[in-house]
Amino acid sequence: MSQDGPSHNGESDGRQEELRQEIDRLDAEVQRLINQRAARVLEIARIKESNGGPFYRPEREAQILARVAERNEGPFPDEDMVRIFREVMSSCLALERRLRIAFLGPEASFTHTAVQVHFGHAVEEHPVAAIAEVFREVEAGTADYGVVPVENSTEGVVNATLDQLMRTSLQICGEVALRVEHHLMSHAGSIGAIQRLYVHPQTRAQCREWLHAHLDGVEWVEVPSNAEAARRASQEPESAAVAGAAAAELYELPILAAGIEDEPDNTTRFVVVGEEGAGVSGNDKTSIVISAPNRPGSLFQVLQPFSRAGVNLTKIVSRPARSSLWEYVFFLDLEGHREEPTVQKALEGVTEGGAAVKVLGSYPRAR
Ligand SMILES: O=C(O)C(=O)C[C@]1(C(=O)O)C=C[C@@H](O)C=C1
Repeated sequence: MSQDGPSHNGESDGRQEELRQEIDRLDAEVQRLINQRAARVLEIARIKESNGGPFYRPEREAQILARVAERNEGPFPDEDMVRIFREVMSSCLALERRLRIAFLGPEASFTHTAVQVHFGHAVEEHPVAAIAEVFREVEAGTADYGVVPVENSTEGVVNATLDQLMRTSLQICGEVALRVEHHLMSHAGSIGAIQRLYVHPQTRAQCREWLHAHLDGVEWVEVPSNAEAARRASQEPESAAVAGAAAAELYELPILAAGIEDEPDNTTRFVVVGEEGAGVSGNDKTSIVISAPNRPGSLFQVLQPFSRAGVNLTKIVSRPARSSLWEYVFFLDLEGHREEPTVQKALEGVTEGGAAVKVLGSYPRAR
């Protein structure tokens, strides 16, 4: 029997009506409170306007979302509650100023999803075709912030992003960690009917085993993005694409096989870059790049100050320095904020040892 349909049980009908009236009252109350919140945010905006301060405050947003999850008692799930507050803050910030976010497109790329997870939906989304272009847009002031991928748990670092970070004066002010799920999508109706597969080379590498086991005999065509793979497959019923759920939705492609990545927790990390860094949130990371003299014991000397200061390193990656052949630079991520004394002490130790340090930014840890 339909929930709204007639019922022969008068008692439960009465209770249902009572509950709905209560829900209506609660909804009105929630709505009133959201507007009260927005009015406070508008007052903050006036203060910021007179101080010329940045409108977007990543450290404050991170603290608010952490508290939302911490105090949540259910039955509403933590993750969903965080998502709702994420959107409330996104719309509140848009009342102050609507941010323009440049990101590695096209629409429905994983970076696009990272933008929405980090900033919510009340921003102006600006997809561009290359990582270097994201940095250029923010440097030129035609976008307020930029979002780019920096590493994947299966495929390693994204060199184009590291090269830009080495060069730019922009600061990393946030990070997003996204579980990347790849799906096989097509109008073909069944895997056996697929004749052509559109796939991005990195995606192909992340789904290598599954693709070889199931689609070895078909024609494989490399494309520059997952979204482009989906767009092409949507126009050819005998073709398929490997892409994420956002691309399947955008191009209305049925998913024939879900979660076909080889690593069960395939994750991509993205960074948010802007003119200004983030303040201390209390749960931060700092990214730096170090260029050390090319001599024995150099890396040891670079790392020792972190251990002495009790600063935990979460990542170290080496890259050839572009300035000279066989010279290397090291990208490090560490726990803590650049304004915290332990981190400052460690960084001083590194420079005293003769290495050059560039702080790429301190920012709240991804949720
Ligand atoms: O606290 C502020 O500075 C605000 O502008 C308010 C608010 C919010 O909605 O809570 C909005 C945007 C900022 O990025 C951080 C927080």
